[in-house]
Amino acid sequence: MSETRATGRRVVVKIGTSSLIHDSGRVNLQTIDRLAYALSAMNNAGTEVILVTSGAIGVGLAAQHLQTRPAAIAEQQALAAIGQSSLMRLYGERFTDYGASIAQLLLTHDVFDFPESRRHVLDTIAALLARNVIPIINENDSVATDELDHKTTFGDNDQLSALVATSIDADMLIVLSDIAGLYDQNPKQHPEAMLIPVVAGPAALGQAQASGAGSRFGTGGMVTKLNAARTMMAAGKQMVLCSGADPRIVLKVLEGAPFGTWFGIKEGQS
Ligand SMILES: Nc1ncnc2c1ncn2[C@@H]1O[C@H](COP(=O)(O)OP(=O)(O)O)[C@@H](O)[C@H]1O
Ligand SMILES: N[C@@H](CCC(=O)OP(=O)(O)O)C(=O)O
Repeated sequence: MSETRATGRRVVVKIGTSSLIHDSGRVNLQTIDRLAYALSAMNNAGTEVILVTSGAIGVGLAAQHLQTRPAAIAEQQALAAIGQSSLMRLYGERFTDYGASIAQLLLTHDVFDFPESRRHVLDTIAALLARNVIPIINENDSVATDELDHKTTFGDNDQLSALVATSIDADMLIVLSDIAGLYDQNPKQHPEAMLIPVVAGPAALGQAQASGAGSRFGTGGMVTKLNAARTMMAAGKQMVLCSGADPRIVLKVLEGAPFGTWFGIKEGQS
């Protein structure tokens, strides 16, 4: 794996809720539009692209005019069911504007635990890519509760995107977040925090995590992104974490522009 941010031929892009929903709770239509444009452009240019999207609960909250996420799991699952279909309708409209075809896959993590179901999902993704259709994946929130009840951070779209990326042998995972990359401490709490442009190898990742202690790092947010980075590096793959404020950034990342934080194994590194 080269230190340079190599252009991938098969790329997974993950976008988080915080990029898709305004602070006011309303849907960020510009972000969805630009995401659809960027992924359609990538697809037209011959890159196979898979989108892992969060936002079902966020869009569900907006649709129901709710300001806060209800505590009850069943309520959250209901909102996810409401929001997921609205989210796909928004994606459907925008991707159609750019001439791209999309398909929805809602996955639970156990799909990857059982060889047969794993094979079926991977075959489905391969068949979609062969048809030049962009798979759009989210966790099946109305079935899976491990993310929703926060008992474990395994059931998270960051980790799901890394599982998908490694399973389909993607060249790169691009994680779009509400933050410009990994910092030495949480910039929302420490304005003086410094961006870490390169995390070369699992050892460097360990140091980065340690420096994040005491921030939201330990309870979600960045910790799931670092878990995703660890999964990618263990598979010899690269991940870029960058701002999702303007998802057209993915086009620049694929050109090798040094945005955000690059996670990977440098040449000569074991
Ligand atoms: N060391 C860190 N560097 C960057 N962000 C951090 C760090 N520690 C905690 N965070 C928090 O993680 C957040 C990103 O996670 P999250 O809100 O879950 O995003 P998303 O919805 O994009 O998945 C940032 O907005 C920031 O508040
Ligand atoms: N599956 C959930 C989001 C889960 C999740 O990982 O959210 P995020 O940390 O915003 O990427 C949803 O669509 O609302």
